[in-house]
Amino acid sequence: MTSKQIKWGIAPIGWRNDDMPEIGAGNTLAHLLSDVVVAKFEGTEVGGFFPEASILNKEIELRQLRIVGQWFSSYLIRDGVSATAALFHEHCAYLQEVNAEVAVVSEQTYSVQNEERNVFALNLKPILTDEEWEIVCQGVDILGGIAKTYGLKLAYHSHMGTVVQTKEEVKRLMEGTDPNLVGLLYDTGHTFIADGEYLSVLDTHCQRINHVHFKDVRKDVLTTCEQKGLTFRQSFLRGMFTVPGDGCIDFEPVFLRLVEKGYQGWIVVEAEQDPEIAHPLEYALKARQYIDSKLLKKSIGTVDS
Ligand SMILES: O=C1C[C@@H](O)[C@H](O)[C@@H](O)C1=O
Ligand SMILES: [Co+2]
Repeated sequence: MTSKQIKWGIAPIGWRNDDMPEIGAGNTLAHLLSDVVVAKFEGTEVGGFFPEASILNKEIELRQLRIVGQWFSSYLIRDGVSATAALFHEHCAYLQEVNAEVAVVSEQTYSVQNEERNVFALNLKPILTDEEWEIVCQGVDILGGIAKTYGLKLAYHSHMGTVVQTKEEVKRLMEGTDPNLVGLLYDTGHTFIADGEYLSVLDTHCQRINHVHFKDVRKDVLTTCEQKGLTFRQSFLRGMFTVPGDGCIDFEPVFLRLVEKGYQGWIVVEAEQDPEIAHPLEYALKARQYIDSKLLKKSIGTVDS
């Protein structure tokens, strides 16, 4: 058992947010990447504001960083498999050029993630029919096959406000897809908010987890957002999410389980907050401090043997 197979990254979402490009718009690529270095992370994911591959490669090589992967919104139900696959080829070609490892996929048909809708009401969340489940599972398998041809692994991201959100929906997607083509992106924040079952989801699907997002949740803010029936955007702007160690999720058992199960890959800190309120570098350093003192230090001797 060792934690040495794990690489640590931090996502641009604390600096600039693709769901709300207007916030943090003044934060440049150079600023973000240099902050990533200062906070001693090894890599980052691609944000919507990132430049063409040759320019990005120059910037990351100068700082000896790695590009981990990038989010892809699939619309398999709305647009069909062929149209989605064509866009996904372009997505993967870019990721291959920047030497990334992971293509993150999330089905966004019917998603209320970016809409003016209560994201917490389970009775209002989008639900797929049996026929639609077939389309999504088969489509994600096809995308997984495409990712493979570019040397990438596909990691499916369950997400609040989407058709794959709850523990049961994650299970159905995992059971309906090919383990050789499709893995699970385990995002602690989304898994916690979906139904609190973040440890059982980890235990059930540990063999399928091929990418991890460490996102913490401020319980008091979450409770207010739930009570007020806020949208996803309103909730993260209020500070529902934060970096690991700053909220209510217990990352020690999460990390220990990942190491014990032999997880190899990236853990990316991903905390969307308003950068005007939560200084991105300050929070990146906070995350680093927590990882070093609570996760890595404690795991030495327990798992690194
Ligand atoms: O991985 C993610 C990417 C974002 O675009 C998304 O909204 C966020 O919540 C997330 O977990
Ligand atoms: Co995530």
